[in-house]
Amino acid sequence: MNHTIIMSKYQGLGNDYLILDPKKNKVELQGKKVALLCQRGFGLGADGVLYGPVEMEGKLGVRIYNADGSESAISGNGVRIFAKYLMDQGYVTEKKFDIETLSGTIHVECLNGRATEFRVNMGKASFVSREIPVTGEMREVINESFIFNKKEYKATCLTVGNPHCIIFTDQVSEDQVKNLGPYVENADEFPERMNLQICHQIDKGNLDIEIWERGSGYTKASGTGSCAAAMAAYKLGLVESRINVNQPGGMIQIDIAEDETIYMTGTVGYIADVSVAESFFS
Ligand SMILES: NC(CCC[C@H](N)C(=O)O)C(=O)O
Repeated sequence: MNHTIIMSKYQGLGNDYLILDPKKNKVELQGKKVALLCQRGFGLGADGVLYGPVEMEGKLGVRIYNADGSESAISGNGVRIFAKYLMDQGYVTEKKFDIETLSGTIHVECLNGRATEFRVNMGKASFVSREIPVTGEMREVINESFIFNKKEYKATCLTVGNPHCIIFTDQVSEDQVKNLGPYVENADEFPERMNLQICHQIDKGNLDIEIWERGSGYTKASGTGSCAAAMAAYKLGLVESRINVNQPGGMIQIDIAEDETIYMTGTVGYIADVSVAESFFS
């Protein structure tokens, strides 16, 4: 008999994830299968896969995969999406709850009755080279010169649980980030590869970004990318503590507390449940 696997598809401002729930499906997930599932021609098509709920530290956790099958410790849109999934499926009934990730415990709060808007405590950023990681002597990587594809850029690098490189420019475009992204992602200075945001400061409370994700390429939105761009701009004195981060899929609001804890607020949406042939996983 041909069994089917049910996966759910959700999006955070057009950054789309498939969810595979091991409590409902008896399949193991491996990187190669993730890459196939995420392919838009031969698979279902997505920017990544969320595998959960899984037990982590005795609590509800999620494992986060990029479209190429590599694993990321955290995803901002992924966490909001997974929070909605947990509520939609009745795994949690409270408005405030925690999700375990490889980057630690994430506190989320649902802001509305339809479970489409969440505020998430994303913790603190670090600009320290060894923590990001960026090669070379130990330092904070702020407004530093890098050569990408034979051209010099001033970049600020930081980790918000995953690594980000922020380049400020006069304007941002899809073409620009698509051309530069692969060079930054795979630069020798970044031993764990890199997410790239090119960023334009509009004023003290607004940024425009375009995103190239490590392991997934061009995406319409990024939660951690929004946190990283806002935090880099804050560190450089370009913005105040509430920042609207505008991106092709919409806007994510970032609030930076006095102790520099980052709060991300944004929407998510359910797209569909999809039935996938079990043979796809064999
Ligand atoms: N979509 C993301 C980030 C996903 C992980 C990233 N590609 C990485 O490998 O670090 C988000 O919304 O934060």
